[in-house]
Amino acid sequence: MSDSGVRSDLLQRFLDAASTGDMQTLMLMIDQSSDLLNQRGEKGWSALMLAARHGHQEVVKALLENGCDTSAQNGSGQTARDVAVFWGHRHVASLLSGSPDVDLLPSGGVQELDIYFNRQMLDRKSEKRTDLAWISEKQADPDTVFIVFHDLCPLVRRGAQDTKTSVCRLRAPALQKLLTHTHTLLVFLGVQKKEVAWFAVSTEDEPTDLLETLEGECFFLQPAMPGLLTMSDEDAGVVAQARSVLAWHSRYRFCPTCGSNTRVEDGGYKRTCLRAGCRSLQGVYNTCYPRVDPVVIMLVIHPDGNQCLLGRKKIFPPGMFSCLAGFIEPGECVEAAVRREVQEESGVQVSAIQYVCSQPWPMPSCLMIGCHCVALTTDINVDQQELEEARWFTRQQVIDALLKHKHAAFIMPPQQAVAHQLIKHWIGFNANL
Ligand SMILES: NC(=O)C1=CN([C@@H]2O[C@H](COP(=O)(O)OP(=O)(O)OC[C@H]3O[C@@H](n4cnc5c(N)ncnc54)[C@H](OP(=O)(O)O)[C@@H]3O)[C@@H](O)[C@H]2O)C=CC1
Ligand SMILES: [Mg+2]
Ligand SMILES: [Mg+2]
Ligand SMILES: [Mg+2]
Ligand SMILES: [Zn+2]
Repeated sequence: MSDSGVRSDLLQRFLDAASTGDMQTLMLMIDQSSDLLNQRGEKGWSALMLAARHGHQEVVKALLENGCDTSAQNGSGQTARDVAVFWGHRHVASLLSGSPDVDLLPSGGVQELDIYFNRQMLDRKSEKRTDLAWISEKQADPDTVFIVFHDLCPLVRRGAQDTKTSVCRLRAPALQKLLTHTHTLLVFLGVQKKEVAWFAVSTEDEPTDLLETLEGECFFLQPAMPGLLTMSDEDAGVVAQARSVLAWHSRYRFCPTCGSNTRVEDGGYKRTCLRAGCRSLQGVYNTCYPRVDPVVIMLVIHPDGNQCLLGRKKIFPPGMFSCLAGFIEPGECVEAAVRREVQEESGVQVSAIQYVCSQPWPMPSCLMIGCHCVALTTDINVDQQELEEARWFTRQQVIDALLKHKHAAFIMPPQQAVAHQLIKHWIGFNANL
């Protein structure tokens, strides 16, 4: 064998010893040839990175004592510490950062626009909602876009790639009949570039005449789930807004305070009681406005930093597990709701809580407040009313599920759900990994 062949064979044995945690071989080899310490193998991985990958604390300690370089990066730009953090080897990560405590919670939030339903394509122009002249001018404007809902489901057509649907953008002439019908409800959604106004139109009866006049295959996206998860990101944002307001109208026809009739105002953003003297006409009265129900949704991280708690409701598709979630109750802050819901549903107690991201969830009108939190206790006691099962899953099991491996231990929630993003963010999934 040539000199270089012997050297690369030696290096491979050295790297293998670091991967498998074979201290004896490793120490012997360092004694004989200390220049092996910082040499790199395939994809730029050093012995220190490999030991960190597999969580061999003793090996990492020995390599550090012998002067291994902690700043070196592999082909994906990760240091040994990054590798240890990614694979959840907290004790190794502490050794490598020189500080005793490595935070179990990932830093930073999920990028806002990456989340389905979050994109704000329109400027809502809320100041124009009370300007009746402006609103009616826009309704008559031939450029104005109308999106039609029936039974809270948007009218869509199948997109170019058959998997996606796109919301039908209609103009006033096509909607003459619908717009003059007394049962039709209109909500001003906002304006797009160049001041093109958008309205949602809700019709109680299926508009068969209208459907016949439209080109292509147009249909109401029913049932809402999973239909509403098939739209483009831009359409999803507008539909989230429109559907939640329309759902409120469909549930709050009469004054919740006195039961009288109401009048729709503010471009569809307010219902005012018609009975003079009703309490709802005085002071701050939130029954007049569309409701938003805050829900906490959280990924609970095991105290060992390497597992997370997921649960399944009976209605989930087979094999799917997701984050625990629950409605915030009156007089409760986000943190208290996270602690209470996790305790109620799984019996696990939670300490540190960190906000990550939020998502409007228009079924019918939730605001999902996504958090990561760290468990104090690990015994699971499932509330059978709410969940069928709750389990700790290891980081490796979560990675297998994210990569949709055939033998993955569970199926991830769809990527349009904020639960998916919370799980993915914990893993620190990026293009380099
Ligand atoms: N985007 C995402 O990733 C996810 C979204 N979600 C959404 O989060 C929402 C809440 O999660 P869920 O686990 O069901 O909540 P909870 O754990 O709080 O339990 C739901 C129960 O609370 C009751 N409830 C209904 N509405 C309210 C309310 N406004 N305030 C208080 N309690 C209420 C209901 O009881 P009853 O019906 O018996 O009266 C319901 O069965 C769901 O609507 C779901 O669609 C959930 C998980 C993932
Ligand atoms: Mg609950
Ligand atoms: Mg719940
Ligand atoms: Mg609850
Ligand atoms: Zn009233």
